[in-house]
Amino acid sequence: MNSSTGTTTLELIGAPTDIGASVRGAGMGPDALRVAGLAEALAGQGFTVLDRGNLAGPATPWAPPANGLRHLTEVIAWNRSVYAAVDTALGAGHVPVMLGGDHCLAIGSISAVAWHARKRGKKLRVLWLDAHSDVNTETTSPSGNLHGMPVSCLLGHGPADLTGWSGEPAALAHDAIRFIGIRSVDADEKEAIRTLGLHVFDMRHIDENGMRTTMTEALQDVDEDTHLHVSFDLDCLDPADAPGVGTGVRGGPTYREMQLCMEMIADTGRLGSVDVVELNPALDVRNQTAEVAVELIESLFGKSTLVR
Ligand SMILES: NC(=[NH2+])NCCC[C@H](N)C(=O)O
Ligand SMILES: [Mn+2]
Ligand SMILES: [Mn+2]
Repeated sequence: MNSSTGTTTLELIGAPTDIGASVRGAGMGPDALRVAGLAEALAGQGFTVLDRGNLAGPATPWAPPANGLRHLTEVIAWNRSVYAAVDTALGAGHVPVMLGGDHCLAIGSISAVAWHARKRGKKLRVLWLDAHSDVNTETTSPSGNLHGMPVSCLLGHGPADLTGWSGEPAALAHDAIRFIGIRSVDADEKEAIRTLGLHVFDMRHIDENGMRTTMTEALQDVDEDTHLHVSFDLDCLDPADAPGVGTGVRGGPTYREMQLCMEMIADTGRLGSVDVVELNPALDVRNQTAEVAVELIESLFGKSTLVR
């Protein structure tokens, strides 16, 4: 909230890279979201929207993994830029909306968010909307792709160079994150989820309980002292609704279920920062996934169809 004007300022921060993936194309994500009208839609809801354009960073070399990690040096460089931009936005009292790019960029973004939340005495709650749990490490990852490891980095168990960026060994405590929509978990990730005690609302949970109950549970204890961060991997959605992603997995939440998820997050009034990642326009159908993303982000920021 800007105290001078009374309106909330959103900062769109483009991070055009597929550096943490092994499928090309996520680097075109920010511009596809712009073409789908993201800034205009949010401005139409009454927000002040600053589009900061795209960050610069190294090209993707498409090298094989070294010591279990693909493109580590470049992933560090991109995340440094993301950290700085998110830090600046939060320092100005704005709500950063990081437009990826692949999901490794959440390391920089959530590390900056964690630093600010701690400085302001807020408790941080992260909602990880994803088909995947992204809790691999360099020793467990089947691919070496860093977009499968951001949660480990944020929990303090990632590769040393990408861990501890928030000023504490771990940006997130194990009980500060809720996973929603999970349906693709590698064997060693299952073990990590169990030993770390992570709170996972997988597709079976959503099937059995519905999105309403799931979100009520995931948002429990979110109060006026909470900074809520949403890390939205577009492959959370069923690929029928969102085909434009590099690592799609059948059997995700429908468009309607995701709308309810977003609306219930908006209802808390505690949303403070967002990542929108893994959009791959090269695999999309007439920018459908970008348009779906824009509609869901509108709901995340409080657009409602209710007549009241
Ligand atoms: N952010 C994502 N789309 N992550 C996909 C990760 C896939 C797989 N678990 C891996 O580690 O390679
Ligand atoms: Mn994913
Ligand atoms: Mn992900």
